[in-house]
Amino acid sequence: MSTTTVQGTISENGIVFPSKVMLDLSKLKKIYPTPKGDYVVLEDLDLQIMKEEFVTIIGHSGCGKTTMLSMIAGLNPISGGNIAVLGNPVKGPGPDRGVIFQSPSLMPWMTALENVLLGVNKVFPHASKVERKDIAKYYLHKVGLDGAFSKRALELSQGMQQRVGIARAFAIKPKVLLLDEPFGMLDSLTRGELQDILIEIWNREKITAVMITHDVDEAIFLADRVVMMTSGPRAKIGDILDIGFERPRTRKSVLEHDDYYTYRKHLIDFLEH
Ligand SMILES: Nc1ncnc2c1ncn2[C@@H]1O[C@H](COP(=O)(O)OP(=O)(O)OP(=O)(O)O)[C@@H](O)[C@H]1O
Repeated sequence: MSTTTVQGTISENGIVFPSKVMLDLSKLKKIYPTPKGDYVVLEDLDLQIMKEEFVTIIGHSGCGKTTMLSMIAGLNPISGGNIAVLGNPVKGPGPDRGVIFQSPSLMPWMTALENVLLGVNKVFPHASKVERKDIAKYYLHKVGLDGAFSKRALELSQGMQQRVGIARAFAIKPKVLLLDEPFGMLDSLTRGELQDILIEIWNREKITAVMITHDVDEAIFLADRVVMMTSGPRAKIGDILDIGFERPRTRKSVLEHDDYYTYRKHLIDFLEH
């Protein structure tokens, strides 16, 4: 017999095994005050996300996905319940959580390298200047921006800016990566390219990732589990689908897998009811 704690599992003989839970949302609640009275967006939302897990979140527009993600990021106060990273309650933003938004909001007059360095300098103040530059350059290389280190953000296309956004988030080496529809504004070709880049870096680093998407195929391709949120008000987790495809995966292997259309149908059925 064993009992579980937030930080770990205590076995019968008292040995504590490290918990596999990275992110723990319990009885989460969010109320927005409005001129017409309180609007309860989320209520009793429970979700545990494991270390090295990639979870995608889908749900109807306005159900509260961004609200949930922004609370995990510490950018939006919690009205009730708890959010913990490795057992530590979230009290505000922190370097343990990296965020990639739909629009990467870079400093337009700074170069790609300077934009990535902004975060790196903050998170690794004791590393040498050369080391910090190496980290920033490594991730810019990983997102395919070797030739654009010294290009100013305003000179970059939207897809290239989002590549910088991805490099910036990974470069601070967070424990959890939070992605809010990062490819929502991109054309489908660029979207596919960036999905491949994201998953390639993720395969190597296995940072726990939580990503909101409206795209069912993207949700399946990237995730270990797809979490479905009910429609608001008082949204919560409606259903969770385990994606059994082996990693690393290719788009082709996913599309050709017998289970692909079963997964797809499950998600579409949920969204249509
Ligand atoms: N600051 C705010 N004050 C009042 N209501 C808000 C506020 N922010 C969001 N809302 C409302 O809360 C609900 C959830 O918004 P949220 O952006 O979290 O949904 P979402 O699921 O991310 O939507 P989408 O898929 O369209 O991005 C919506 O009805 C929205 O209008």
